[in-house]
Amino acid sequence: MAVDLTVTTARGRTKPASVTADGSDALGEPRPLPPTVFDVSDLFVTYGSHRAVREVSLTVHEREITALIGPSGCGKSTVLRCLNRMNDQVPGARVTGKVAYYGEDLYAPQVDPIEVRRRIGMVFQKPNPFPKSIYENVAYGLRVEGRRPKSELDDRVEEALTGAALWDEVKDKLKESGFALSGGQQQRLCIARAIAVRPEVLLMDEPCSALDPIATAKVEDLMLKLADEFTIVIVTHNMQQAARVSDRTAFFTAENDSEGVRHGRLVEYDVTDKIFSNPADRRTEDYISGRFG
Ligand SMILES: Nc1ncnc2c1ncn2[C@@H]1O[C@H](COP(=O)(O)OP(=O)(O)OP(=O)(O)O)[C@@H](O)[C@H]1O
Repeated sequence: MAVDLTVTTARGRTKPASVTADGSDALGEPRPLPPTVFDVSDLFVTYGSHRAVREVSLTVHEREITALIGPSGCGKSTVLRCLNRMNDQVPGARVTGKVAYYGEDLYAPQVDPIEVRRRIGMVFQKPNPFPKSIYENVAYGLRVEGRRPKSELDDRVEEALTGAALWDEVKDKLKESGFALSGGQQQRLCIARAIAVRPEVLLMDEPCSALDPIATAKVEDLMLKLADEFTIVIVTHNMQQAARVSDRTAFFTAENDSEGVRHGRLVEYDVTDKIFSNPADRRTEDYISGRFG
């Protein structure tokens, strides 16, 4: 008899029962992991002579939300930027180790970083609409891809704004400036802009840190919805947010090495329920219980 293993999780998202704390499914059977999207191994990042983060190894799985948490300066954003080669654009940044994307080396010489960033989109901390209309903000990446009939462009803009849970609020003012929207709406506009080109992955660097609690709740709901379609990796300072939305959580910290040089490193990576209920490392426990950081 076929058994439906789809459950609604504590985070309210309907998905395969992949991420219970012990890795079992709804019936307590071990289950296969969703496909691996990123396989990061032994990642080191330096900025000039500054070692930002070292020895990071983790895997990100398809259509899951993976949260990167930890105190300021431990390298969360640095690691996030390695996942779509944004660090290529940071002067002095040097990345070593391996980042495989669906098994392919993301840093191989033949890989086009522009194509990487099309497939792996990024949403930033501060909403950053372009000084253009709402419509043109969303259409921007589509226009860069090449000419399309107006009707197709209209459809794709509507699809992206609907996907970003913003269509109903803006459908009658698409020609108005993106700056005329509230902060939370601007962030959803930036999410619409990112998803308009139909990426496979969304990287989000503290996407709610500039938003009030109501706008934050809307963006969190949106993330849960988007995770039905996209793989999401989010950097957040907000531990409740990581606990609410993510399937897996990576805890980073910054500490001195044997030479007294401070750098970030990954302490623990596991399913979110486990990180927040029964972490393996004392440093994780101290951080999530608020004793440190
Ligand atoms: N462009 C840069 N040039 C030089 N050093 C940098 C650069 N970006 C980050 N760093 C350094 O790398 C280390 C990690 O920074 P990163 O921003 O990745 O940490 P983070 O955990 O995301 O911090 P926060 O939570 O404060 O955003 C820090 O010591 C930081 O000062």
